[in-house]
Formats: sequence, structure tokens, C-alpha cells
Amino acid sequence: MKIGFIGAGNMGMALIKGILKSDFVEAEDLILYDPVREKVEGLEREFGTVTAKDNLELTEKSDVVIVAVKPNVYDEVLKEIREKVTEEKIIITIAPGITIDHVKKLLGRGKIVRTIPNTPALIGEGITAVTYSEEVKEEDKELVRKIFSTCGEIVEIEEKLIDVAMAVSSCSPAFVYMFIEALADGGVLLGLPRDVAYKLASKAVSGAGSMVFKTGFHPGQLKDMVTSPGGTTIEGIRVLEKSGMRSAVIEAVIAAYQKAKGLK
Ligand SMILES: NC(=O)C1=CN([C@@H]2O[C@H](COP(=O)(O)OP(=O)(O)OC[C@H]3O[C@@H](n4cnc5c(N)ncnc54)[C@H](O)[C@@H]3O)[C@@H](O)[C@H]2O)C=CC1
Ligand SMILES: O=C(O)[C@@H]1CCC=N1
Repeated sequence: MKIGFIGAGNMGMALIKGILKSDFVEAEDLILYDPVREKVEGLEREFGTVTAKDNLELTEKSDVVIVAVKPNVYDEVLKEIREKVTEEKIIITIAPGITIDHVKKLLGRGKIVRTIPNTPALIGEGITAVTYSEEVKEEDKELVRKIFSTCGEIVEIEEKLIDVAMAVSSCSPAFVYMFIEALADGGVLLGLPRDVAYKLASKAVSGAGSMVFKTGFHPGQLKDMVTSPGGTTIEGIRVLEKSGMRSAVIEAVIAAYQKAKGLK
């Protein structure tokens, strides 16, 4: 089974490296194209992936094609590969705002899978939201699950919620990095060495995320387990609530979602 990647930028590269770290496919089963040839030739040298001459050759040789270009390049790429897309090929999109209907109109055929991954895929800690066109059979879904499971978790949701998932899990790593920076800055202000502050802050954030994911406890319950009566944490919470932290985060999610509606 051959998996092609059109585009090896930040997200494409995270998925490629996530897949390479697993033993799901051999490196030679990954066929890559990016006009910035150094990106894919570097992978070929390091891992033994295959560099395609162009997107057409990539599509012809691949059973699954993952289109990992910016939303405004999608139309150009889909029109370019159209002649090589057969009924049996699985075409996977990873961009906000690109609907299954839109891809179908441009390609005319193929099994379309719409996903939204995130960059922690690079270390196998990603999560990908997935939705399928009706042409996708159960065995194809199983294959898609296996591909994205090499990069972390997957959730299957209705297409109308994909861009909501994008805001919550694909944009949010950037929001969380800002939070980590801010936590560390606070520590540095109070005298912690910068490297120690990043270690403490990042592990606290990933550990807290895992507590929610793995225990299934309500985040409020976990928060209460940290917050001793009359203690230190509640003092910090008072300041965060006064500063409108929750509302700011909700507004950020809405803004990211709304932006997806106008993309392409
Ligand atoms: N960066 C992220 O965290 C996430 C990105 N996405 C989506 O993934 C897609 C890619 O985003 P990034 O990797 O961040 O962007 P990027 O700009 O880092 O990568 C895009 C890559 O596409 C290549 N490219 C441009 N024209 C091409 C063409 N005609 N054929 C083949 N390759 C071409 C570029 O050279 C570049 O390497 C976007 O649609 C983005 O919305 C989705 C979820 C998360
Ligand atoms: O910022 C962006 O547009 C991309 C899509 C989701 C995360 N990064």
C-alpha cells in the first residue's frame, strides 16, 4: 500500500514523520512531492522515502493521497491530479474549510476523506478528526484509522463539525504554547532558570491533558483536586477568572472556526 503526500510543510512533515516512526508502512511506501524539493529529498536521504517527479506521478503511484497544501492551493492541486484519480483511490484532505462536496466537484471521482490533524502527530501524540464521503467503504475507513493512529488518536465526527474540531484541536496547540510561555515567564520573573521553567510548565500542561484524556474525570473535578481550601491555587484562579481567561479562550475558538468558513 502506497501513501502519497502532496506537500511536506509543517503539517505534512509531522504526519510523514509520525508514520515513519511507526512500523505501519516501510519508508519506500511513502511517495512525496513538494516544490521545495529539499524538504522531500532530505527525507529520502534520511529515511528512504520516494520523491515523485510531480503531483501527477505521485497520484498515479499512490493508493492513498494526502493533500497537505495550504487551503488556497487546494483547487490548483486537485485540478492538477484529477486525471490520475481513479474510483479506488482514497483522497485525504487536511485543510480547514475544504468540504467533501467541493473536492468531489473538482475531482469527479475517488473516495474522499476529510480530516483535521494536529502537529503533535510528529511525536505520535496527535489527534485527528475524520469524516468520510459515502463512497468510502468500511475497509477504507479501517485503513484511514490505521494511518492516522500511527500519529496518535482519532475521532470520527460529522462533517459539519470538522472545522469546530479544527479550532479545538488543530489551532489550540498554538494557544497552549502561548499558555506554556506565559507560565514559564511567570516562573522566570520569580527567579526560575528559563530551561527549568519550560520543563515544569510543559510537563504540567501535557500531564494535565493526559489526566483528562485518560481518567475521563471532569476537568472541574481535576481542578478541584489541585485547589486546596485557602491555598495557593485558588489565588491564581481568582486572577485568571478576573482576567476573563475562559471567555478569551472561547472567543479564540469561535474566531478560528469563523475564519475557516472564509478560507480557500
Ligand atoms: N500547521 C498545522 O498545525 C495544521 C495545518 N493544517 C492544514 O494543513 C495544510 C498544510 O499546512 P502547513 O503544513 O502548516 O503549511 P506549510 O506552508 O508549512 O506547508 C505547505 C507545503 O505545501 C507545499 N506546496 C505548495 N504548493 C504545492 C504544490 N502545488 N504541490 C505540492 N506541494 C505544494 C509547500 O512548499 C509547503 O511545503 C493546510 O491546509 C493547513 O490548513 C491542518 C491542521 C493543523
Ligand atoms: O492556522 C491554520 O490555518 C492551520 C489550520 C489549523 C491549524 N493550523
